Amino acid sequence: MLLVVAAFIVAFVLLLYMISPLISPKPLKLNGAHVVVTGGSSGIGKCIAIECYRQGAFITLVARDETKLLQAKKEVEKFAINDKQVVLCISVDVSSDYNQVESVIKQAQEKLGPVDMLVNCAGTSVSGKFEEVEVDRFKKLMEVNYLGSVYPTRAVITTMKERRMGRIMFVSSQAGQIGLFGYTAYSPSKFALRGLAESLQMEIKPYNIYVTVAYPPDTDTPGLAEENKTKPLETKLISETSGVCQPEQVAKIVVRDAVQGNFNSSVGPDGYMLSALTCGMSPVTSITEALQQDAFVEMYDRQRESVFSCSWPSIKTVFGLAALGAASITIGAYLTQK
Ligand SMILES: NC(=O)C1=CN([C@@H]2O[C@H](COP(=O)(O)OP(=O)(O)OC[C@H]3O[C@@H](n4cnc5c(N)ncnc54)[C@H](OP(=O)(O)O)[C@@H]3O)[C@@H](O)[C@H]2O)C=CC1
Ligand SMILES: CCCCCCCCCCCCCCCC(=O)[C@@H](N)CO
Repeated sequence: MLLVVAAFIVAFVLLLYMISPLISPKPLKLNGAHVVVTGGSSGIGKCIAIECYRQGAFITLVARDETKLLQAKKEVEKFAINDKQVVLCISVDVSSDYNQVESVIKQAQEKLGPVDMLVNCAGTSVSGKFEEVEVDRFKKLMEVNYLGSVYPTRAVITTMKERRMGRIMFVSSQAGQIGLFGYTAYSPSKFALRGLAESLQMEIKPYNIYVTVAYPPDTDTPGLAEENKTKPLETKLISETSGVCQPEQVAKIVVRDAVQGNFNSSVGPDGYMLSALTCGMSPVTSITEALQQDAFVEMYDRQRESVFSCSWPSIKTVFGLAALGAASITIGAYLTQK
């Protein structure tokens, strides 16, 4: 009897894996595609531009400082794979005036064709204890990190819908999945991106446009170096749990996820766990992801239930079994994805 049940479970899981490709979107071909990267002159954004360029894309770099833009353009151009590829630079503040953003995106589309992928990576951070952060920083961070992603997205969406294709990436942060000491101004601006992304994905999926939210951990960039100058010790210690990544590594992962149309893009094993724990009602874009989220939700619900109502022995058995199941499914899912 047990054997029959086990066989059924195995067959069911195999079936899920087999139909998995049928529910996934067709991967975007980066070769020849036009990719716009805001914040493309530094750090993670620059590495995302390079990652796309080395796969044959045409790139528009968007940022404010023209000198940094030109410097980044030269760096990106080293990775050309054919002599038709172009890197265009646009200097604009993505957070101040929508009409200005719309007009530069229009210029970019006239030169390099309709945008196939928009990467919203322009952003900045401020850390410090709630009462010590200058009050106007709260507004500034919402403007740059949130509105600075709304505006470029708004400027490309109509054409993407007409063409019935496209990818939009929002670069959030692990601090956009959980609130942390020292990030009372920064975290909310990154949480906001998820609300935007979930709502937008529901609207534009029928148009074959896929949204990706990236949640990187601390990443070794000029932005992080700047942030570290004034970061509270507590914030440093908490962030250290999930380590520091190289921007090239982050870029590789998030670009792959956007190309595949995955809604969630996490970096490293800690990032993977954090995404599972905070998956909420985000769209699920792969079967492995669904299975592994279920296991985690199960584990945590059991834990909560047992904390509130059960006696000690049942906590141990239920929680132990759920944890074991969750761990094995997670490890399996993680391995099959990498
Ligand atoms: N580094 C990290 O530890 C992590 C970073 N992130 C997020 O990743 C993104 C990139 O971070 P990182 O690479 O460290 O940052 P950097 O500071 O190294 O680069 C930021 C980029 O954004 C541009 N930018 C900033 N403000 C504006 C604006 N108002 N309009 C247009 N462009 C702007 C900058 O150019 P210019 O100043 O010339 O405009 C620059 O190109 C950010 O959104 C950040 O929150 C997420 C998790 C971890
Ligand atoms: C079971 C699950 C274990 C997971 C442990 C995770 C611990 C939380 C670490 C959060 C790190 C936040 C980094 C923010 C980076 C950032 O956005 C800024 N550096 C931007 O400049």
